[in-house]
Amino acid sequence: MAYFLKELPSMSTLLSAYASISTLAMLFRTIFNEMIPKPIRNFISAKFSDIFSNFSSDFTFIIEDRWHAVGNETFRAAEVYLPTRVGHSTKRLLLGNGDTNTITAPPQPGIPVDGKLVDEFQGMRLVWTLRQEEPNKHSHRNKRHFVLSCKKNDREKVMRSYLPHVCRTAVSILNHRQKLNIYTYDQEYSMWEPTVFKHPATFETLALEPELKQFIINDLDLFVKRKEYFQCVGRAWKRGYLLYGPPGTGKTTLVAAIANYLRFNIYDLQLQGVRNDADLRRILTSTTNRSIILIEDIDCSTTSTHSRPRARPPGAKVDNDDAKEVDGMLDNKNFLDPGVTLSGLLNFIDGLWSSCGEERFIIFTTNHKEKLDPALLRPGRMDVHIYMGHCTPGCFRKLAATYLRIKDHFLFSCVEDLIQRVPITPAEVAQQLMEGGNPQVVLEALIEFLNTRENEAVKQEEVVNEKLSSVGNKTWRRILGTTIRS
Ligand SMILES: Nc1ncnc2c1ncn2[C@@H]1O[C@H](COP(=O)(O)OP(=O)(O)OP(=O)(O)O)[C@@H](O)[C@H]1O
Repeated sequence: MAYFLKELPSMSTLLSAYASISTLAMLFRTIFNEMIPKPIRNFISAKFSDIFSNFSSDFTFIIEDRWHAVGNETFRAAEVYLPTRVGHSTKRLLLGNGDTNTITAPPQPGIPVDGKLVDEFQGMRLVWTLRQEEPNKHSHRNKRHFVLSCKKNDREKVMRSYLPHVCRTAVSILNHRQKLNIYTYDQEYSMWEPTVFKHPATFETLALEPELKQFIINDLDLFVKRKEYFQCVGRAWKRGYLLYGPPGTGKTTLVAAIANYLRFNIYDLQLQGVRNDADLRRILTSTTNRSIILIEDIDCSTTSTHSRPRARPPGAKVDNDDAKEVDGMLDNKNFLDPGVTLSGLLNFIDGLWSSCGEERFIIFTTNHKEKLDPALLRPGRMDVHIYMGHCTPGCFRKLAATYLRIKDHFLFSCVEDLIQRVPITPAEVAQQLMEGGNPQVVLEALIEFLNTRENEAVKQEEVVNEKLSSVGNKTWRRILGTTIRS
């Protein structure tokens, strides 16, 4: 024993050996990181991990957030499914509440970047980790992927049973989701930003002619049931609505009612901010299924979409200010982002790109249908055109039932009489009814409002007629009449 102890190196020898090995390791790491180019470093690391993985009994799946230029539905399913599998082994969790209306609501769990979550399924142990790559010069967005590890022997079972189970569960969660989201596109980070959508509008509160309301509800019901039908007839499972009519007639409210009815998220797209068609394609293909893509005020957006400036032959005469402006834009070398073209948009509605994604609604709203490009109105482009008009007696009764909680009143006939003569929007009627108080007082105020508007219209007509009578010539009278009235 004494001999053995004598043969052992002293403590100081051990320490100095350890220091030398550490220094060597640090030197080697510095040389490896600083002197060897990154591609070679990656190659060596990959080779090493290949060698070690041969000894490992694990198998790894990588599930990226994009798949063949569109959003990866398996990634999305995992995002929805995994927060429901948080267990004792979960060490870190993302928590948040995006509902600004209910800040006291319990926060919802999410999977943090680099967070690990263990799931069990039919005797298998599945380890999930969420990874994120920093943006680089090739991509401005934060690419994310899930790493899913299992035993090598379970690989087939994971593909055949586990991942379909993840997708099925996610679909069922999404179908019964309490909260809806409304997304806006963040150009800077090239991604859709969600916000909790809590619009109270429903078909119950919407003031529409009963036949029109029933037609829309039937159309929505039919659409969601007809997956096989769309497949049989060789069409993408999509539906396009064009809502048109004056401001304040409930177009946006109808979109909210549709989203609440179908439990679909809304993607609110501002076309003016989209740089070009390629950008539009990327934005639209990164929306998810079972959603509504909403483009409001399409008449304002299409100005930049189809009137793209064209090059004029050299020497051609420039004879108005608009043309000069266009030439200026063409001369400007920085004019690289000409905006979205109408054909780019139509390509997504019924062109080749329309088959990307399914169970989607595309809804356009406009105050001026007559300003839209005929290409957009051609039969088959937007499946349903819905006119949202001024308030009718039926709409008024619905609004009175919602805002005043009354089904009938002796003043109703007077209001209905006026409403048929004086154009007034449901928004204006709703504003009047919201004043609150005794229904009779509110209705009397509404009648006064309508009377005032009618008197103003009569006065305006008189002014027009007076101006016209002061002009002798018949043709001039007609021209002036149109201008003054409009
Ligand atoms: N048909 C309707 N039924 C119930 N409420 C309505 C209706 N139309 C308008 N309103 C009320 O008026 C407000 C404005 O309506 P909304 O924004 O939907 O009109 P819009 O047609 O989309 O207007 P714009 O063309 O200016 O966007 C809503 O908050 C809603 O309360």
